[in-house]
Amino acid sequence: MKHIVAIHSAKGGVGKSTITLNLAVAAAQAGARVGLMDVDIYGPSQALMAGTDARPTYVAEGKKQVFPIEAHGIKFISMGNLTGQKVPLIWRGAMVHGVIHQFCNEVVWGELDYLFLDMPPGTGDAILTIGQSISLSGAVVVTTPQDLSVTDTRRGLQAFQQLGIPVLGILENMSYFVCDGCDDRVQLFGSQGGAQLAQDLGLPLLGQIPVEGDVCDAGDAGNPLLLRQPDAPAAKAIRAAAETVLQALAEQGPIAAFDFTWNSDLFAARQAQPPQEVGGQGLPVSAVWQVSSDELGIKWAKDGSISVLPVRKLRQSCPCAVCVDEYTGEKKLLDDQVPQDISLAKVHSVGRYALALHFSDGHDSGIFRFDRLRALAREREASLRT
Ligand SMILES: Nc1ncnc2c1ncn2[C@@H]1O[C@H](COP(=O)(O)OP(=O)(O)OP(=O)(O)O)[C@@H](O)[C@H]1O
Repeated sequence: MKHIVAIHSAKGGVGKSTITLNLAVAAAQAGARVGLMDVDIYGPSQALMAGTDARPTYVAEGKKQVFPIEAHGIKFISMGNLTGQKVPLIWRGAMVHGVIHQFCNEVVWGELDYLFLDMPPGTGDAILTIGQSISLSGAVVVTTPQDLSVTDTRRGLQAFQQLGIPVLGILENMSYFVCDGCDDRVQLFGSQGGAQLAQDLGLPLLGQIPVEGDVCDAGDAGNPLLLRQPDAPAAKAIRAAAETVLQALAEQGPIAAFDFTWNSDLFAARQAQPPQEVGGQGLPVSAVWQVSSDELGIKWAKDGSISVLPVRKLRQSCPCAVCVDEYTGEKKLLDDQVPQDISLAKVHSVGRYALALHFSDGHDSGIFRFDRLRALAREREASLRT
């Protein structure tokens, strides 16, 4: 997959699913190979909006893998196609994690240029769960102009920033309604809230989508607006937003991905130099490797310097919500709780922004942003000097 883009809204009902589907259709119309993963498993609406209740078919009898459903030139998977659209779902965070894992690993997506994720609404958990499970190229954040939605959106944006996931821009939906008789713009849900937010945070405003009956009708008819009413003002605004998003992704280049399994055998000699480079594609590191049984090496792309980080120190510094209080920032994990002989099981990149470290004690929810790893390395170097 070249790019994975999360479409997120902090509040429910602001039009995130409608926008996700139509952005996906716009990308497919531009000739790209496109997938859509409906990870809004609390309220999966993509099956309904795409107008199909088809069930995914198994790759072969007895196999777990399934082919995604295909409609309107895109491949997609939604809980709506697995459980039926009318079944209400109450899932806990851990189950969300499991479903995401299955959607990623058991759906045979084939080669894709873009995978769009219809995210669950929310400001913290949803973003953390997905940001930690999937290598995102970036996020498109949908809001209405309403103050309430904008306030929540700010909190959601902070979560993206914390994880280091680039925000590609803000898309303001339901911005205004054009009066049939007089052509006046009526601002039904507040005025310019998304535009102001984009300006305050220095983010691109990807568009302002009007409220139109056609948008609603297309969703209910199971036929995306961009195909059903391509000349509707809302369709034109979404298409323009899609062009900006695809352009930003093209400038970024494809997601850089690497992983390796930790070798649990004791090393005869430390690997002070990286065995191979992983760099390029905008990654801030040019190599990440196992230095010894309990040390991780990182070579920084910018200056070629090398940092060696003890695995125990990394485990003690895990920034995940289990180890650090999300709200106060206070450390919940005590240093002494980390076993002396802790090592790693697996290391993999997350987008261009972080490493996911799977520790030998089974803890795997820590996403270590590269800037945080660099800060940890500097702290350690300073402490070794004194
Ligand atoms: N610009 C618009 N004009 C008119 N109706 C719209 C517009 N955008 C979305 N809608 C309608 O608003 C409703 C909610 O949209 P949608 O399901 O896309 O929102 P959502 O943010 O994904 O919601 P949820 O949080 O429930 O998943 C749908 O009926 C949709 O057709």
